[in-house]
Amino acid sequence: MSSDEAWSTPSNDALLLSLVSPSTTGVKAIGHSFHPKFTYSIFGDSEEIFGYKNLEINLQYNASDMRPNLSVTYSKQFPAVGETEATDITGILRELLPDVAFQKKKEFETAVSSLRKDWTPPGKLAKTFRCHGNTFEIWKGNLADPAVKQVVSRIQILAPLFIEGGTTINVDDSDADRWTVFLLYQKKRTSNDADSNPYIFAGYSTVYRFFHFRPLTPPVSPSESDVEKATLAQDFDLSELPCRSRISQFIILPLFQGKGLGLRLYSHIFGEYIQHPQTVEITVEDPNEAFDDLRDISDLHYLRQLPEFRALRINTAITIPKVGAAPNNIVDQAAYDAVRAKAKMAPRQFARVLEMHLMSQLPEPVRPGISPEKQATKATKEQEHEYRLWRLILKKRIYKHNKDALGELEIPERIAKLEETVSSVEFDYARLLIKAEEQLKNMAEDERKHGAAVTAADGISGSVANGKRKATEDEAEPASKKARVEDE
Ligand SMILES: CC(=O)SCCNC(=O)CCNC(=O)[C@H](O)C(C)(C)COP(=O)(O)OP(=O)(O)OC[C@H]1O[C@@H](n2cnc3c(N)ncnc32)[C@H](O)[C@@H]1OP(=O)(O)O
Repeated sequence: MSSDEAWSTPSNDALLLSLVSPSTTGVKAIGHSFHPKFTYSIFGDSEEIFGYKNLEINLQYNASDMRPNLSVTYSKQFPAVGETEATDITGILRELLPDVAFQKKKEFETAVSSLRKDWTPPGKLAKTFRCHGNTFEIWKGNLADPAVKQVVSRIQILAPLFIEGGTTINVDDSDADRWTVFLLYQKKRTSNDADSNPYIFAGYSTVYRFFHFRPLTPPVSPSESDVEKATLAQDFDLSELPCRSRISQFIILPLFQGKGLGLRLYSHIFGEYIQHPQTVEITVEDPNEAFDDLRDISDLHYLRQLPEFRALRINTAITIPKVGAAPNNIVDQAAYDAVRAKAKMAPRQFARVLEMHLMSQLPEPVRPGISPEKQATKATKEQEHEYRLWRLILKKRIYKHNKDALGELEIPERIAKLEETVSSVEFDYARLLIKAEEQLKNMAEDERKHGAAVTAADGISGSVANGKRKATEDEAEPASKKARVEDE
């Protein structure tokens, strides 16, 4: 072990987060504490902290108002030698935590125990639902609201700690009002613990409103930013302009993961923007694999509620030419565009979910699955034809998406690469379709065991009775993703 190593501690191990609530002796932990996934953006690429022995960095949060408290303990600190000195942990974390996090432990405990029992999260209650027998609430607010800003400045260190590439928002920006914040809380039954506040923070998401650029007629079109500047210079209420709403940060705390809460939060947010008249498109900023899955499944559940989506079919009357371009209109393009516009989905996301759905509708002998074994029943010619048409839709989109990269390959190599990618997307769809079914079963089981799944404050109901979620056409019950095969 080098002398540097003896003084180094992996920063992901050193940092420990926990939720606490008041107790007679100060504070007590709620559930288990948890380590961050990433600290490279805070402590450097090697995720090591130099200069301490037996280092512990405890970041405690009051579970309701998320007041943070940082404590750094160690048995020995490296004595500075020239420019080599122990990492300034507090100095580094001051960049990401509000001043209140650096108060003395006693002050923190006093503040936690004196928080009003009737304290409620900032913003407005948007939805109440039950999950695994517990009650959860989603609160919605705008970053321009000082109470929302306070919570965001306390919690947003979670973005770099749990999202790869996650960054914080400048809460003091002049465009703060473009951010909408969704806060997810578990609400305990107050009768069990009459002395403490019933809210326990479980996760959050931020959504940014972009001006929706509509290109002017060429050839004199100004740039997008010029159009935006010119538009905003006029006396408009920005919140009334058409926009793209982009989910930026999305986190469920480790204590609450794997219970379907991410799916429900995403689903609620999606439903809100489906009903938001100014939102033209709902997008997601750099989703990761886990979020991609959640989004794909959720979007699939949502779209399958729409009769016009279910009506989108493969036109099996189309013949496939031996040479030349693949046929257009394998799925009716006008109907396709209309459903996509209604669902406010970005083109690629909508295409993926439709492909997934159409794959699930293929006759069993030709329907791809996750097992490499051939189907027991031999496919008819018609069934083979339908499968080839489905594969063409997928192939065409993937080819278009990767035209430049594929264009660099020789033709036989290009064909092989395309086939390989299509097959791996098929596999991914089969995996997601199974997961989507499992999630419906989980939710139905939860509802059967614990009673009504959802009581909506916002009109988005979520009954999953009989394994099928009921939804009006304006409702959403979706799920999400990461780097996709065809994006390589
Ligand atoms: C835009 C962005 O911000 S991208 C970054 C996304 N955020 C992060 O990666 C931060 C860290 N991670 C997280 O916050 C969370 O893990 C998320 C947001 C990715 C997922 O949230 P969760 O609440 O855990 O999702 P959810 O519970 O709906 O699904 C997760 C798993 O639980 C399973 N599950 C869902 N409901 C149930 C249930 N009732 N019973 C049992 N299992 C369930 C799902 O099938 C899924 O399984 P998988 O792990 O095999 O994929």
